[in-house]
Amino acid sequence: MTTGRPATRAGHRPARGIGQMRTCIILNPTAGRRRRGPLRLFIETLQAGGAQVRVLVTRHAGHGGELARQIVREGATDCIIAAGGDGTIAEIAQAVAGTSQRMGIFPAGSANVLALELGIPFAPAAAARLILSGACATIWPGVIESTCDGRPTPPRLFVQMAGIGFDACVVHRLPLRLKRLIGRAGYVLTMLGAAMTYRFPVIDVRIDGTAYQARAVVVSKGRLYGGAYVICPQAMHHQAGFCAIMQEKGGIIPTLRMGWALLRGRVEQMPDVRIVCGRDIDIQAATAIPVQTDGDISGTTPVRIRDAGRPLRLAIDRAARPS
Ligand SMILES: Nc1ncnc2c1ncn2[C@@H]1O[C@H](COP(=O)(O)OP(=O)(O)OP(=O)(O)O)[C@@H](O)[C@H]1O
Repeated sequence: MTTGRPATRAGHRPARGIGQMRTCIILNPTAGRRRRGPLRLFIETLQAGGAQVRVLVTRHAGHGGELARQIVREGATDCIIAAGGDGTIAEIAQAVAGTSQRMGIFPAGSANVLALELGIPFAPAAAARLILSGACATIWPGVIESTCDGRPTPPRLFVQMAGIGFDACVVHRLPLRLKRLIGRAGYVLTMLGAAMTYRFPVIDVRIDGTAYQARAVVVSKGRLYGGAYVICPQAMHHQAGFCAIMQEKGGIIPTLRMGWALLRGRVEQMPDVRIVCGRDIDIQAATAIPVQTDGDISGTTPVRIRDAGRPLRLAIDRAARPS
């Protein structure tokens, strides 16, 4: 494996057979449970299928995007594969969306919601075979502009969802070490702590010109949230637009009720939840409310969410059944 530079282990590109698929894996070594066995099997299956495989390992947050930009510029790779979770996928997608570059996913994060949503196999050999098959479909990511220390942040692409309010507060407070140590249980522990102090301020939401108020908002491209849990009835990956899931009551009890409904796939039936689909979403509040996108810290309100206008060519089988 190499870190950083787009080169092979020997520092130069191997000879390429006629028709050989050139793949480049960008690996986030900190994602998920960091098991290397599945990745090895994934690589071996790609190679057995005749693909050339380069592996680049990220060194810091944001590095995946830098590497992907460099590979796209070189134009010598048929498929850039994100090996990590939704955060890594979003970083790489930011560099790849709007180009003709095909992108693949090797689900290696903690939650892997996008992979669950799009029916991307978790079994390494099956994930490799999907990439080898040449399958490709277009998805339409969203873009968010938020605020950091009172200043607007650069537009950031997201592939699955943006959370504004309590869930983002948990993401902001979750110590990275705890997440790496105990995975999803880290979210639960941090959530219990945050529930004691978070005040659930009123959030003003404007969707395609219509105003709403909520105490927590998830702006979603997909049906799933946090794993294989259904948060809204409609997925919008293959078209522009989003569903905004607005929790209208704040406090610990309504939030626990929401969590319970999520576990049972009943969010849509909650009396204090409103789901509205739209394309242009603006969110603000009297105080700066935390924001997360695809499970990573993403500044605070005010935020502006739009279609990125840059489609992403992803190695997915549209006939595959999502979870
Ligand atoms: N080498 C690195 N060191 C530290 N952070 C990194 C490194 N490479 C990538 N990152 C950051 O780690 C963040 C989290 O990674 P990612 O989302 O892929 O994994 P995860 O959180 O385990 O999975 P999921 O989002 O599916 O729960 C990414 O947004 C990325 O910015």
